[in-house]
Amino acid sequence: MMHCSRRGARANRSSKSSNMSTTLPHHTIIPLDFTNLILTQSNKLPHTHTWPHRSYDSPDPSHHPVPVIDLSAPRAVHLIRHACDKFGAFQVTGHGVPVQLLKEVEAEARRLFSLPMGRKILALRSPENMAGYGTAPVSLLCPKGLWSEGFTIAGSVAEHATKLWPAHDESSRFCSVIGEYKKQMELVTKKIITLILTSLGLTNDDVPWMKAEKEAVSEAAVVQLNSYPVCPDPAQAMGMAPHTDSSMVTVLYQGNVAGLQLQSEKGRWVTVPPTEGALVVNLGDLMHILSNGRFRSVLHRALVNGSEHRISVAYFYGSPKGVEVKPAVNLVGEGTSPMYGPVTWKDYLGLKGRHGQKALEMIKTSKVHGMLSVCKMCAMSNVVS
Ligand SMILES: C=C1C[C@]23C[C@@]1(O)CC[C@H]2[C@@]12CCC[C@@](C)(C(=O)O1)[C@H]2[C@@H]3C(=O)O
Ligand SMILES: O=C(O)CCC(=O)C(=O)O
Ligand SMILES: [Fe+2]
Repeated sequence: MMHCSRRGARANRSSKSSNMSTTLPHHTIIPLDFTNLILTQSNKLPHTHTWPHRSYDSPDPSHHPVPVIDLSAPRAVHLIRHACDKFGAFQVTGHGVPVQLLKEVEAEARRLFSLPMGRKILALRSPENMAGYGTAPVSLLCPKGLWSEGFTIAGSVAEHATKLWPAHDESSRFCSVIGEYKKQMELVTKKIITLILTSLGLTNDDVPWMKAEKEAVSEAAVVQLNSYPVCPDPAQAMGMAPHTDSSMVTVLYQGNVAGLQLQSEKGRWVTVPPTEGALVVNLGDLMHILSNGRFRSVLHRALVNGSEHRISVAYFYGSPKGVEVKPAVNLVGEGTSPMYGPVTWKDYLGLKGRHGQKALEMIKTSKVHGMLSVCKMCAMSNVVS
């Protein structure tokens, strides 16, 4: 597997807008300007975006496919427990989110990413704020650039939309589609978390913040639009670098273009095939913590292809503002201590942003004394506003 390591943040990777690097803070990450990309030699990616050839990690075709589970099936809890133990992921049908809405969100994402770079940059993510346009933050810890663009929606959708589309009719369409999507995803995500808790022998009473105030709950979620443009040399590009999500669960719509791969227990990549109307559920690091290490947060990545522009839409459900996630008391064996210390989503995101895949290890109770001073040093709360 390719491990991402810390590398200096690049101010600007855009081939068309080199003067921006002087006006933008050096740590701001701007994707390639894919709509205006001119490749110097035929099919050769810029060296900043050329990853080592992936011939050594071809997918494992013999691996069992990630299960597709009908949420309304009587055996759903049993099937979910098995999927969480084995894969840390599954696909769901019978989720109640209208397929038409999923298609509309995809169409809105395509409309957004096809805007000229000059417009998208107006909604650029700032270093103090996770929301807005840019390369996925995981890129900061990678040796090479990603073949993708992202838009993170946190807080007011209208604020983002009016930066992108000053004309009211153009921004209001985005607002109403994303607004409805957030409502639907909140419902389905809560249903999924409840089923996962049940599969662990827990109830919502074991996780009191599941019943938190409506406002606090909406702050617990972030929508991420991902765009993976057609790539002239897909074997040497990386759409989304290997990572685990920081969330409790992530619910992902991947349209009908393949690209998502999960890492199996044996360390082989397994493709999650697009399934009409299905949503992919990934367990994130907070669920691993809550389950006291029983359910793994799955390592995954996204590849790109040479013929189709892929869009995915991820709904990250973390935990409400100020809530500390910790191993459920009922899952900690008598006389033993919990595997992880309590952490808020905000602090965990900060830790993850700085230390990548080492973040989980850092909050292990066996490590926590040594790490406290490190956490203070890295002022971990300044990633999320
Ligand atoms: C809430 C968040 C989760 C996320 C970091 C972020 O602040 C906003 C974007 C999310 C995302 C999407 C792509 C993969 C990922 C690792 C990244 O770089 O940005 C996730 C982050 C995460 O789960 O930690
Ligand atoms: O595009 C995909 O399939 C994966 C996206 C992803 O992993 C993410 O947004 O966290
Ligand atoms: Fe992810």
